[in-house]
Amino acid sequence: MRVVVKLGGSVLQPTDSEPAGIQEISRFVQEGHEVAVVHGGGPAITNSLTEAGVPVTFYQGQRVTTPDVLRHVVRVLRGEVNMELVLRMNHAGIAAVGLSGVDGQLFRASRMHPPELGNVGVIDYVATNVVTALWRAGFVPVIAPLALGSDGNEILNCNGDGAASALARWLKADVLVFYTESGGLRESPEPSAGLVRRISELEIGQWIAHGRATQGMVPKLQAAQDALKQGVKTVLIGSYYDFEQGATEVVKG
Ligand SMILES: Nc1ncnc2c1ncn2[C@@H]1O[C@H](COP(=O)(O)OP(=O)(O)O)[C@@H](O)[C@H]1O
Ligand SMILES: CC(=O)N[C@@H](CCC(=O)OP(=O)(O)O)C(=O)O
Repeated sequence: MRVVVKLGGSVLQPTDSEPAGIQEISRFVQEGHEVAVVHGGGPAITNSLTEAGVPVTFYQGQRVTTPDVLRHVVRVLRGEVNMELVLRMNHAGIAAVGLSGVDGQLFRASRMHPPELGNVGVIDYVATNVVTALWRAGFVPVIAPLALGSDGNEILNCNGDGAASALARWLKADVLVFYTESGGLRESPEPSAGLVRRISELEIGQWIAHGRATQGMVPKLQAAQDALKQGVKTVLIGSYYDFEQGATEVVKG
């Protein structure tokens, strides 16, 4: 089975025990599945920008990425989050290799609209041979969501959920799992709202329009919808810390 895992932005928070997300990746690998990981890092990027006094702006869940912001994004995602995650995964016995979508030209992207978003990419090509070569050599790729722009000479910042979805689609993955701090889709953005066990991809537009899913949940649901539309069979949104509590399954039709 081919499994693409997205690890949410809170992956670097210190925990007493191995987070459920890492344990699940270990289990997938031990069971002989082909596993690729895409990570986020939004909160760490925001901290870095705030410390430097650079304004933080989002538009529909996407970070407005000026050249100044991009420098922080690249350093934090590739140099800090990716490195730390690879360290943790190797410590947990997973043969993880870190890269970004720029390495081997894994992700090719065009600039997302509107132009005010700056260096934000929407992935339109995935060089799957980069991932399959690592799989053949026994490694688990751990990928920072940066892409090469269509002119081949600029780096674009991509939302991690969208990058995981593009990877799953191009790899024809069987399963796409988003592990997130929010623990899944809740009935409303309120932290106390109950977990939704199942949502149809056809309901997603209405959920977003009615404000039942906001902020980072918007690109996540859109990424889930795109994956289902393009052949990924199973899409789950679960808790990075506690998988026992159950997950949200996003289903077709
Ligand atoms: N209906 C909802 N259910 C769960 N989370 C929601 C919902 N609507 C908005 N959110 C927000 O979405 C965020 C999760 O998305 P995101 O920040 O991208 O997570 P991650 O980085 O863990 O992938 C949470 O911070 C939560 O406040
Ligand atoms: C364009 C865009 O918004 N890129 C994201 C990339 C990181 C990410 O997606 O992190 P999470 O998974 O933690 O949200 C950002 O700059 O925050």
